[in-house]
Amino acid sequence: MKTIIQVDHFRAAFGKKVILKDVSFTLTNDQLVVILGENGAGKTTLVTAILNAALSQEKTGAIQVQAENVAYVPQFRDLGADYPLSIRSFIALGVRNYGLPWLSKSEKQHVADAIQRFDLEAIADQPIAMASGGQKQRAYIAQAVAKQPDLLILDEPSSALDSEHTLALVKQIRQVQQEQKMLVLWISHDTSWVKGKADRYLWLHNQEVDLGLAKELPVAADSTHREEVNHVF
Ligand SMILES: Nc1ncnc2c1ncn2[C@@H]1O[C@H](COP(=O)(O)OP(=O)(O)OP(=O)(O)O)[C@@H](O)[C@H]1O
Repeated sequence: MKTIIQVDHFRAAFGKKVILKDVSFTLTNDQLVVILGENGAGKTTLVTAILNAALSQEKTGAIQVQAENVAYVPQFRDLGADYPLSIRSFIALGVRNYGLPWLSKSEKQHVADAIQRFDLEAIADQPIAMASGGQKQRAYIAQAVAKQPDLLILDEPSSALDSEHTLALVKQIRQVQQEQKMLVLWISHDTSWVKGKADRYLWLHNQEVDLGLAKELPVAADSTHREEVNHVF
């Protein structure tokens, strides 16, 4: 077990508006962690600070990230209809060793594994621009996973998926997380699967962060009990 993220008295504010006031927690490489919180709670702010810490390699900040390879899948984005790459080439972009115009044998294998893992084989050579919203989302995730990250951050990856496909995605991510011993941070508003399938929750509320076992998710953090979310889904 290896520590990937160590947060020690982190504070985030925009001007006078405090978003997170004194946050500390540690996360290791054997966890699927769901980040929960209402709109504006600070989920994106926290994830952005983690990404910046991972990139800066600064040793004295409130957030320390021990990950050589970080992959981030932002919220659903659409590619223009004229985006030229096939799904396979798009996924290969994630693993390309810059400097070499071709992929090594093992990189090709990582691309092929990701295509298979996320059920994209049948459409792998079609333009990604032609894929459905759910297929595109799986391709974005496959691209990130093919990089073989130590830390994978997913921002609402199931927003274009129905509940059946969400559960399939949870299972696929769970499997890759365990096989490759990575830390997965998954921002989600849908908590229906959290108790059964995640390891931990990070619940942002009242400018604080609660870290706990997913199976002990507090009722107040559980969107299936919140009217506003039931309304949306
Ligand atoms: N650049 C900025 N300048 C000022 N305020 C900001 C900025 N970015 C975010 N905020 C504010 O900080 C708060 C937290 O935003 P953040 O995007 O982190 O929340 P979130 O939990 O990710 O929300 P959502 O679920 O809606 O994506 C919000 O009130 C937002 O308006």
